[in-house]
Amino acid sequence: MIKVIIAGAAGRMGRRVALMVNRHPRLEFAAAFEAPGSPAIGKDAGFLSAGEENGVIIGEGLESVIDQGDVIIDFTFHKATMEFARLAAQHNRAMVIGTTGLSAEDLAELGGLAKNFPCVQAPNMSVCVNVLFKLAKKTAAILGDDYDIEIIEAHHNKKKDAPSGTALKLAEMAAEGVGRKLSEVAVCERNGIIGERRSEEIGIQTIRAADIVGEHTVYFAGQGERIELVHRAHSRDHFARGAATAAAWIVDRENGVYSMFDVLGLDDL
Ligand SMILES: NC(=O)C1=CN([C@@H]2O[C@H](COP(=O)(O)OP(=O)(O)OC[C@H]3O[C@@H](n4cnc5c(N)ncnc54)[C@H](OP(=O)(O)O)[C@@H]3O)[C@@H](O)[C@H]2O)C=CC1
Ligand SMILES: O=C(O)C1=N[C@H](C(=O)O)C[C@H](O)C1
Repeated sequence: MIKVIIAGAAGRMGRRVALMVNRHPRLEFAAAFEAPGSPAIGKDAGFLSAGEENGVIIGEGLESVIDQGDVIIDFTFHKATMEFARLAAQHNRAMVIGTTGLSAEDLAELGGLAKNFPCVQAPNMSVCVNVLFKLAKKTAAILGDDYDIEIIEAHHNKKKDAPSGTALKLAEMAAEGVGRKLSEVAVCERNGIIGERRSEEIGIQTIRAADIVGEHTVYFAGQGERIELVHRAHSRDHFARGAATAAAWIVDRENGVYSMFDVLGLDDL
């Protein structure tokens, strides 16, 4: 069995990941941890996630549990994720990184660290969203420059980063489809007398409200008609299931950073 360490085990995603790891035939939920000082430390992770104790007691920081597992599943916060990646590189542990909000510098550092450990990093672990990424690129490529591309994302009011990692990836895929560089055309805020929309812009708008799990819409708007590609998450379980699949997949890989396209075999589409 592959032994899994869950980072941020008391969080919204950490609790669902615990359930999906338990249901996976090749994975064993071996250890869990939260940040030093967290009130969750010392609690039973099984009780937190499913109301039933499983004997996995939440540890204080990754170093306290890193010897207990083969792969770390991380849905926490970008700064913490980078600390875990440095430790994973030192201890040669595999990682699955679902945390969003990683900067370009973080991703560059991760690329270097991953010479010493294998890692899946993806802003969205859902099968449907990964198919949507491909559809966004293909639709953009087919429709070309005459269609305005706009993305709207909606999430719960506890989310810390904006726009969502998924919205940014959708924008990147659409930009690739029409041969633009996202950093040159992304517009994440509009306010005031901003003038007419430049045709090459890719707009990304953010909604934060109550308990919305996650919704993404990509508009391709032409004169008199439009296509909308929409994904709505009904629960967090499909993200967590994807993370468990990625954990079972990554342990046998060469060192390096992989995506969910690699895990799901979507790379050639
Ligand atoms: N790739 C994907 O498919 C998905 C990605 N996400 C991303 O996952 C991340 C987490 O989301 P969510 O579960 O909603 O957030 P939560 O805040 O509910 O959970 C994060 C958990 O990590 C803990 N944490 C923070 N810092 C550390 C640390 N240094 N060491 C250990 N634990 C730490 C938090 O503790 P505390 O509360 O004390 O800070 C919290 O328990 C976000 O970046 C989100 O965008 C979410 C869903 C799907
Ligand atoms: O914070 C969340 O909840 C989610 N974050 C991810 C993102 O930023 O794209 C994925 C999902 O939409 C839920």
